[in-house]
Parts: sequence; structure tokens; C-alpha cells
Amino acid sequence: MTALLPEGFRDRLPPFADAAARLEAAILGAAYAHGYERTDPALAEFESGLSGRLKAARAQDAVRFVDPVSQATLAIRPDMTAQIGRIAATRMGHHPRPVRLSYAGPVLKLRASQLSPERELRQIGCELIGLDTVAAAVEIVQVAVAALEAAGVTGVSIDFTLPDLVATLAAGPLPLDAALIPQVRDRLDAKDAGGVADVAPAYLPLIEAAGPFDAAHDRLCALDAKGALTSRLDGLWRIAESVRGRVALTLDPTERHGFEYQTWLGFSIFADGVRGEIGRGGSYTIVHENGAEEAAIGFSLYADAIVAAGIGDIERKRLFVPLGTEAGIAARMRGEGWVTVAALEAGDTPEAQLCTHLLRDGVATPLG
Ligand SMILES: N[C@@H](Cc1c[nH]c[nH+]1)C(=O)O
Repeated sequence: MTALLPEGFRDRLPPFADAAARLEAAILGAAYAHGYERTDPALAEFESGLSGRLKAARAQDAVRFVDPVSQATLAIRPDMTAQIGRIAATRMGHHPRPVRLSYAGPVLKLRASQLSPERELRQIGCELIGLDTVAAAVEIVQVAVAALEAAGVTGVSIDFTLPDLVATLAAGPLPLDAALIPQVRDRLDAKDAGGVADVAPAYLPLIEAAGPFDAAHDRLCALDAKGALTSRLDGLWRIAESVRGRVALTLDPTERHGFEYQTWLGFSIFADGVRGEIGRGGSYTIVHENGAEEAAIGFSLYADAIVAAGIGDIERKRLFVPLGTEAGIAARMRGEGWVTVAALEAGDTPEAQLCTHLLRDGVATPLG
């Protein structure tokens, strides 16, 4: 027997687990109010149904196992977006588009990532299936911002990126051998100016184009002499306008970390006081059973990162109800919003029960 958990796993204890549950309820409530209805996909599924569901997704970052019952290889979901894609393409395939779905649940990564040393993360998100237009992106970004506001998360910033930027430029104004694209992408991603200069010097200005949104957007527009990016840049501007003033905005056109399947738009979400991202999203392509492709867009938030920073925490107010107190009094106090903790034995104390108040003569009296 061992009390230890495997690397990358942890238990969530009070008050963090409660804070996470409240955060999740606030986020899902905001999503629901914007028309996103809840789906609760299976924890594990046939590996073949998950991999390849999203176009351009790399080989799965999933923990796999052979199911003794079906003898098939199953994967534990590493990301719920592909599952929502599967549901939208199959059981909800005949549903009128766009389909708006929300979800929340644990995901399991094969390896820890930059986002977190944890391998088991709780993902909460929304997906809009059937469109990846600017209007769809405006809605998704606004829902993400509204959900974070509803959850009390402050100091939010959104960093936009254009995941298919290199491929778009390579096919147009800045021709590049297809074989070199991955290399140029990696070097741009690493902000390795020397490396980019060696392989594709024409791409160097892209490194400089990262920073606060307006200035970065201007620099990209200046680079776009041949107009290959005009529609993307205009769209990006409209998306940013829709949340301006509510969140800080930056643009890093060549950021690729974590955007393996996103298409024209990607974004990372940050919050003051939280190390790393608290969420990510973007447009992507779902592959149907018959090979047909469908556009979609969405976002996922990571609850643990937000809770760890203390956001989503509320003041703990617990009222100690001494032994022998009439049940009706405690019920009345709960009705007034108190958390009541009843003594069950004579020796019990408010301190032992982490109480902040004591019920004395029917009145909540602060302790210490
Ligand atoms: N599921 C993706 C983010 C996303 C949702 N929809 C589209 N992209 C992630 O967690 O990285």
C-alpha cells in the first residue's frame, strides 16, 4: 500500500475542491446563458474514434490501454475538444448548424506539458460547431471573457495567434519549400532569430511583430504588402474590438505551442497572478466519418490553474452549532446563507471544525 500518487496526479482537498466546483458552475452558467448546452462525453473511448477526428492533430497525447472487455485499444481523453467533435459529427450530425456545446471534466495527458506539471487536468469549455467565421470567433471570445468575469477572474489577457500563418505565407507572398515549413515554424515559435535567418530570412520580421495588440497588428499589416493576410488581419481586428477594455490584448503571430490543430485563429488566455495559461482556444476542422470536413471554433479553460492562484476562492464562513441546539435554528441559519457545522459530541469545538462563528442564543457570534 502507498499513500503516494503517481507523478502528475494529485488530490484536490478543501477548500480548493469547493472553489474549483464554484468556478466551474459559474463558467458553465455563463456558457448556458449564451446558448451552450452541456455534453458529458465518455472518459475513455476507442482510440481510433479520437485520433484523426480533428484535422492536423498530432498523434494522440493520450494514455492508451487494451480494454479487457472489447479487446480494443482505448484512449483516455487528453482533450475534450476532439470528443465534442466526434459527438457533433456523429450523434448530433443531423442537428441544425451551428451547434453550441459546453463541457467540463477531467482530461489525462500522457506527459506533463508547459501548461502544467500536472497530467490530470480539469477542462471546462465551449465549442461552436459548423462555423469558424469572424462572427463565430467574436462570439466564442466574448463567451470566454463573460465566463471568466462571471467566475470573478480579474486581470485577464488574451494573446492571439495565427496558427496557419507560415503555411499561408509560404503558399503566397513568401514562397517556401513545403519541407522547410515545420522547421521555420519551430524556429519562429522558439523566437530563434538566428535560426530563422539561416533558413528563411524573409520570415524574420514576424518575430518582431509580437507584442501589445495594436502595435503588433500594425506591424503585421505593414508586412502584408501583397494582401495575403488582409482578411485574417481584418477579422482579428474585429475580434479584438469586441472585448477591448474588458481584457488586455496581445498578438504573437507565430506562437504555435499548444495550437497543433487550430487553423486560422488561436488564442491563449492568461490571468494576473497565474503562472502560465488558464485557457486556450481557436478555430479547427472536424473530420466526419465519410471524410467530410466541418469548421468549428471553441475554447477550453483549466480550472486548477485559476484556483491555485486563489481566484475563485471565497471567504470561508462556518457557523459552529453546539450540541443540543434545536434543529430548526440551524436550518434557519442555513436559509440565511450560513454554513452550519453541528457538534456531534460533547468535546467538539469550533476551532476543530474550522468555524469562524459560534451560534450562541440563536445569534452568530464571531470567534477570535
Ligand atoms: N481544447 C484546446 C483548446 C480549444 C478548444 N477549442 C478549440 N481549441 C486546448 O485545451 O488546448
